[in-house]
Amino acid sequence: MQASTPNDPKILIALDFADQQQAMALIAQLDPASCRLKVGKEMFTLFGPEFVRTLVKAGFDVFLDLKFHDIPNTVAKAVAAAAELGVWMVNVHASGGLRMMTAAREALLPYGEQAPLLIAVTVLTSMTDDELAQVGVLRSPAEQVLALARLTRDAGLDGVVCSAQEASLLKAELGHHFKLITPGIRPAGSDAGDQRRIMTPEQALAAGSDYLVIGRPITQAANPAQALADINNSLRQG
Ligand SMILES: O=c1ccn([C@@H]2O[C@H](COP(=O)(O)O)[C@@H](O)[C@H]2O)c(=O)[nH]1
Repeated sequence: MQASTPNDPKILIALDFADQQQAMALIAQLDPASCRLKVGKEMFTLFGPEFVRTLVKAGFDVFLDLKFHDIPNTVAKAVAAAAELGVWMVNVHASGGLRMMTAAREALLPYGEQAPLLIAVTVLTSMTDDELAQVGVLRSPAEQVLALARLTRDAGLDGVVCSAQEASLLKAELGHHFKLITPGIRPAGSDAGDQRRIMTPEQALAAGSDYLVIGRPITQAANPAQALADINNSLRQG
């Protein structure tokens, strides 16, 4: 799967904007050496693949966070379409199962070294024990994350999306090379919003997160470029 850029920025900024010009104004202040960008359902639905191509052309590593969850054939075709866009990372839902994830991985084989990293979402960082129970999952979030991460590893994917609260458990159980991408990152004192299983950037890195997904604490800051620089500095010091 695709190699990381040499300096390997840890922060993936979640671009969740309804206005493309606002997103572009932020991106104009960013350096691809200090962050990567995440495009999710809102911006992809509004602005489509052309927006992703623009970011790739501007030199950014792009995580296309569309969380595919469908029958194996459909998901395989969707991840191949993502590879055609030149993205750095793409994801599926682990709860789609082993056969679906295997089909997704096999669809990327023709891309060789150029293939995006392929990861799977375990349990959304907004979810609590009670909410898992409401959808029929009686395990704790950590138990469910571990079970889905094992399934993801068995399908040969590169890693998972989980909360940083589960990072040390997953690193111990699945090893150093299995990548952990953790949203639900909140610098000390910032608003959790709809997130529930949260950690600070410094705690998350120390717990074993490979990449930190950070949206609103950067994008809604008075000075987003400074907010990014502050977090990068505190991670370097840690
Ligand atoms: O479990 C998950 C999976 C994906 N996300 C996405 O990450 C960002 C987080 O944004 P914040 O503003 O920092 O809360 C957002 O795009 C989610 O769709 C997640 O939060 N949790």
